[in-house]
Amino acid sequence: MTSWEESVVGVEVSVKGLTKSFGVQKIWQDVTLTLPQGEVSALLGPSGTGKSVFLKSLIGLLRPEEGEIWIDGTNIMECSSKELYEIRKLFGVLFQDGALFGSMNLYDNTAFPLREHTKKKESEIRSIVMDKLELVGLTGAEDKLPGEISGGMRKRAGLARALVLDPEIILVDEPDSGLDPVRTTYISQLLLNINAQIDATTLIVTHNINLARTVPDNIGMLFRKKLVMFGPREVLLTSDEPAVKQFLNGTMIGPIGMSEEKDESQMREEQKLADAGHNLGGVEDVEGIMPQMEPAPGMPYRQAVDRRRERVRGIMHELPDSAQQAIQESLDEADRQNDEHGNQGNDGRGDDRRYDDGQQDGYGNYREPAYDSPQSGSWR
Ligand SMILES: Nc1ncnc2c1ncn2[C@@H]1O[C@H](COP(=O)(O)OP(=O)(O)OP(=O)(O)O)[C@@H](O)[C@H]1O
Repeated sequence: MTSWEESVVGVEVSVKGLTKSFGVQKIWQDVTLTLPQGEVSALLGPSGTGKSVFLKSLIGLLRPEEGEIWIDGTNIMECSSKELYEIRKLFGVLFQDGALFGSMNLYDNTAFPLREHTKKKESEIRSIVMDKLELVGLTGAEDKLPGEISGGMRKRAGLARALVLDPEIILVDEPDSGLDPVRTTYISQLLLNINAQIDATTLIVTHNINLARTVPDNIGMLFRKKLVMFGPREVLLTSDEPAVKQFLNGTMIGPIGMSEEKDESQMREEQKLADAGHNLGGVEDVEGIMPQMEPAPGMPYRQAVDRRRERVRGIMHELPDSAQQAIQESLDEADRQNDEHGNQGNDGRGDDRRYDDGQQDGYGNYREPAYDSPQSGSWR
């Protein structure tokens, strides 16, 4: 049985009025958002705005002082430690550096949660571990120690380990940190492949603009201790909010400064410089919406796409005009494609949909050629 045949749709995560401080330092306040079931969401924000703190709060590693975090019918802000322990089993978490044990090889690192949390026999553990290592393109690298492999491989090993307990919620902290742009695109592709295969609710924390523009179904942004917005990707990508526009274009013009925010006089000075033709960096011309990446050829159809389409139709009227227009265009395009394929829209085609072509292995995973070691996995 392949991994996607075992999948169940991930649970919704609903956060209400969440506020977190460390001593007198307020990190963010009154954060309210819902991660829709099985969809991929991204949380953006300048450095230090508390994105990692938010992730850690969702799994109960940090405790906000106010608010609610509802997961599978339990408010983890109020539950017992036994309930929290059970809820945590729903999560697969990829920390920035993979958080691998340095003295264990990749096989034992990946097997660790199974040995710790289940009573599975070694033969069953072996089958799961090899399946997940294959999924992330690390077949052949099982005996390597974390110190012997690249940062990209460590991330993928961390991802394999995050998947062994069949999580319903996947949290990923800066999957792009330390990776070059090409490897970042590969890991983006991998995250969407995994979403297509196991349909888990996914939250990616990142400040990578390309990833944010092309991967998630929904995007939010933290700035000035608040959640500036959270919603379908079209809302943020068409937003006129100065901090959002500045962030997406990576320019120095705007309210985000070196240490998070600027005052009015500094902004006026910089605008004068820009008006005088001084290059303040960034890629100002990037506007609007790039197409979303799709799972690689051979992957199952991403069920989240249909669910999201229906959900977004229902909330269209609440969204800004520019977002409505962008969503309408993507809905029209989806309808057109469905017509072309025999009117097979949201009609429960189920898992038999596959993207065609591409080189596939036995699991339907798209494989890149290996560059260094023929047995060290497909890419790093
Ligand atoms: N355990 C802690 N105790 C005290 N302060 C903390 C703790 N964890 C984080 N902080 C502070 O919270 C703030 C937000 O940190 P966080 O790492 O969440 O930011 P971030 O948005 O993820 O940044 P980056 O994008 O640079 O990783 C920082 O000022 C940090 O120093």
